[in-house]
Amino acid sequence: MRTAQLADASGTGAADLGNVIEVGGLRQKYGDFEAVRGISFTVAKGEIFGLLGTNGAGKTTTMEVLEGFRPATAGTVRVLGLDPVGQHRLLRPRVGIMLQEGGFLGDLTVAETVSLWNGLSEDAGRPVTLVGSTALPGGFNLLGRVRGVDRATMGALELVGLESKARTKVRQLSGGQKRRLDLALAVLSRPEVLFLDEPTTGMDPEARRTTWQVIEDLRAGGTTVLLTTHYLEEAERLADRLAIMHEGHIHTYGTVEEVVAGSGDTIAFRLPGTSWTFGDLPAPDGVTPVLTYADGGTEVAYTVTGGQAELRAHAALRPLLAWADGRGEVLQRLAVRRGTLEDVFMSVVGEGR
Ligand SMILES: Nc1ncnc2c1ncn2[C@@H]1O[C@H](COP(=O)(O)OP(=O)(O)OP(=O)(O)O)[C@@H](O)[C@H]1O
Repeated sequence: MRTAQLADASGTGAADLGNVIEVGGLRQKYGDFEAVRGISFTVAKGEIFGLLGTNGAGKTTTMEVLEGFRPATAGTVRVLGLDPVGQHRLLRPRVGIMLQEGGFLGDLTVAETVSLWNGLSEDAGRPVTLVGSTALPGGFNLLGRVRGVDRATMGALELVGLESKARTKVRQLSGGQKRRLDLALAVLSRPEVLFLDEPTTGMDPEARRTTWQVIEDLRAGGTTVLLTTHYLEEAERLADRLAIMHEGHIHTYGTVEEVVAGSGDTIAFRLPGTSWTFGDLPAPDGVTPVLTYADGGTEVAYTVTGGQAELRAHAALRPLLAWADGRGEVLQRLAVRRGTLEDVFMSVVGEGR
């Protein structure tokens, strides 16, 4: 198990030296609308923390506060112990950012874009103007800084599998290839902290897997990553811990194991005939099944929660098998399915309705 701290849900945002990101009681308003409604979490060094949630849950807003693009309406926020807004110039060179939508200069080639960015990174700390994911110091002469395809540029392109596109104009890239270029720019300066807002949106399955490997390699090198994603498989693969947000709140957080353990296991089987009712069936620990009648049979499903996650399906099966033996019945197609992140996600969304 990693040295990750459990998220601080107390709202105190107590400082801890092991934490690279600290968010305590963060609230963010746009006019009268409160997009983030008092969230707290910490991310330890070398940890990948996933922010999941419904559309409009407040993930990007949270990211933007941490990136220093907007001051928090209320609460405390620290990245590497620094205030992202007040100490932006100190923080910027140590942070890599991949925004949800990149804003490239379409007439530059891929290699020129990376070289330009590399040159700009050396100027980090100067006031910057945001152009999508590309931050340009005010009044900067673009072409003066664009060099040929140097080794650092090729290294970054190889990392994301774009080396064959080095001389392609950015506007000719596909959506997924642009995301890869975004990632190359974000990791170019070997940041200590990486903010990735939906990094694999638009990527094909192979590019997604390559990107996951890049992110895992960065973690292995000690980089701390805050990631938002709509892909639950991505969160399961990458996130050491995650939080599920809905309507500005964090509803659940922890390791994938911890989060999923709360959703229970499903024990399902089929009985012949369609005359079965609840009263005919046992209720282990008071749990009643859901019955579905189909094709001349009854599909029975119990969702068991509580107790130790490793043991509860076994405990619930005993009375069910004893009942079947006693009745001379067979539990056809008996299956036990562990809860999934999707189950938890759907229950969070359901609770919020
Ligand atoms: N600049 C803004 N002005 C006003 N409201 C905004 C602004 N940016 C975001 N919002 C609102 O704040 C809420 C949270 O938006 P945010 O982009 O943080 O959500 P998200 O969780 O990243 O969503 P998604 O998964 O769809 O990207 C939404 O209701 C959105 O409409």
